[in-house]
Amino acid sequence: MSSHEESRMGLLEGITAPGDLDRLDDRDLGRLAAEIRGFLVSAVSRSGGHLGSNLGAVELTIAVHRVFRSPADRILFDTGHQAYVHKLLTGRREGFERLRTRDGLSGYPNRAESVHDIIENSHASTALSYADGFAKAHTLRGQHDRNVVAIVGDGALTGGMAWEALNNIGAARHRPVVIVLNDNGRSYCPTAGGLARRLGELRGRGPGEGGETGTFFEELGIAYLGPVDGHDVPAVEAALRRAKDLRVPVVVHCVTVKGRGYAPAEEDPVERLHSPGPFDPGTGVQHPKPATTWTGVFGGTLVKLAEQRPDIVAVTAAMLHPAGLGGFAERFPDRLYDVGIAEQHAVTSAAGLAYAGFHPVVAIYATFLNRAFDQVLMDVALHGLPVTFVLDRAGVTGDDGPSHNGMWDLSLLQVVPGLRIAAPRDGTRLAELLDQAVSLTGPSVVRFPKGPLGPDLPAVATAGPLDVLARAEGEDVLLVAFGPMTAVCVAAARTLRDAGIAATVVDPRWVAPLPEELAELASRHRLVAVVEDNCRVGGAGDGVARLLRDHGVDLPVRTYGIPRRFAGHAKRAQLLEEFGLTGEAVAAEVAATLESRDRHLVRHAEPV
Ligand SMILES: Cc1ncc(C[n+]2csc(CCOP(=O)(O)OP(=O)(O)O)c2C)c(N)n1
Ligand SMILES: CC(=O)[C@@H](O)[C@H](O)COP(=O)(O)O
Ligand SMILES: [Mg+2]
Repeated sequence: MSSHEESRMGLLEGITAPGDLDRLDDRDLGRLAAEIRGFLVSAVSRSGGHLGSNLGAVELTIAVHRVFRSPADRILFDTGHQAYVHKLLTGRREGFERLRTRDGLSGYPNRAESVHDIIENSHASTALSYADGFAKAHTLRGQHDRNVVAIVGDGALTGGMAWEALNNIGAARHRPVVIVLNDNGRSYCPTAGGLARRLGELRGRGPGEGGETGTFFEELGIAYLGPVDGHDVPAVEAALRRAKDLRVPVVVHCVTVKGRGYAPAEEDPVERLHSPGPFDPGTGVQHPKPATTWTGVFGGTLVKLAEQRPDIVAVTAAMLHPAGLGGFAERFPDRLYDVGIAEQHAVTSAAGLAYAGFHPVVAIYATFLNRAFDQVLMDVALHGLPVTFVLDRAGVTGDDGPSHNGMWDLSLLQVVPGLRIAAPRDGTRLAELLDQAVSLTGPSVVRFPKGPLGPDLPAVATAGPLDVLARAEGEDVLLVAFGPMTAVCVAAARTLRDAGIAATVVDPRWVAPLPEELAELASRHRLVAVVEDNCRVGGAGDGVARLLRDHGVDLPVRTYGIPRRFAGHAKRAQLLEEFGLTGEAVAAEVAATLESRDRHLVRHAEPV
């Protein structure tokens, strides 16, 4: 294709593989970067997604793909939320029509999409460890012509795992790894801590002044190049070529601007449009968000509790606003700790605070607590410390794909001795259970899902500590509902009643310990069906089955929950439907189970 033809159709349309970048000159590269920005703003305005981070990574991604030869050279994106430009340069432009939709383009690197995508877990701070492993493998195999390139943000660099990797990478000068540090000074908010301060000082130096001057990278045995203007493709390219030629572990420090080139992102004082929902591309104004969210009720309640309780402090791992702590930070700035992307440290630091007489509330996405399981077990629970973990995004999240569903916490946490776990069904219960959790003298969890809150679901009766949400004449099935699945159970009970099946719906509020009264209530039914938004394996359903066994209640227990597999990205409602977590699907399953049980019993009753 001639360059004239390209200019008419746009340069981006002519890029179907990284090799297509080779024929572009410096002026073309500037134009290409501008086209990419326009494309990203338009695509993300329709679907929502990670905007600010990608706008900041345009030039450095182009430069990486011009200097290195993917996929023989391994290009690894830490976290992966900033890989949209990489997707565009590796032939996936058309996929952006269906970004983050079911069967459409994933919002992260995805091996099923492209040979250029290597790692895809989207939990931060892992790329340097992968890079270390790839470098070791290349060395063992004598593949000295292959390069390993890890692109890591200044936020991801605050994770402990990144430093464990640097410690290893720096110790082996004969194993080259190119670390592209994409330093925009921010995670969501400005990146927290001494590392961020030190990077800020390095940023302040003139280009190239960093080398041979004893940066902390060099002290670990890793060469340092920079700082480089991360929006100047030729400058980044030159630094990368130098890094490649050094054949040692090296950091290329690229200074970038989150949201670069799109005023509403650059000027967003809160998060530089890190991950907006759909928005007006002209103004950057997001389409109205739901008035009341689970996160919002948590944040508002915590502020009220903290007004009465000076011992309450809050901890976030680099997710102040998304975890609902913005109001707390404004009201009690001295009682709020942003520890960086450091969930393990967040938990044990909270343990220290609790030991010293405070009641920390660690607000964290359910999926990210997975990392800190040992810290919850040993550092908090073994010491019996009063720390409350507030797990937002528990259950099905959807758009962010398999790594973001909060589907493991109940399976992991039910084994922790002394840990009490609450699953509120609505806003009123969230406020009540949070209040109870922060009043406990031992560790606790309050978990709730992503998104808008439905209307409150008042109990029609109580059975001791149990809330009964629906009761019918006769007692065929007990539907045990946890958290947001209560609304599903109430709908299922209605459908069952229309089919002549009597269903009781009960919300135990606490997943652990389960109120013992549940065993007695269950014993008056023919079937127990547990509905939860956790993995079916080891989740609340297994807890209920254990309770009944321990109380000698011999009843069939069915669990409806998230299957044990990595489900693709889709809307939350689509996934709930796929998993059978709707009123209709639960009712159909329960009716079928009762029917097959009745048939089975009749067969056994027939004379042989
Ligand atoms: C273990 C873990 N904790 C939290 C997050 C949520 N998270 C996603 S991106 C991000 C900020 C990343 O900052 P940085 O690496 O500097 O990238 P930037 O968006 O600034 O380019 C955070 C906290 C995550 N993905 N993984
Ligand atoms: C990359 C990452 O982990 C976060 O940015 C995440 O995508 C945010 O999810 P929410 O949009 O649910 O806050
Ligand atoms: Mg950053």
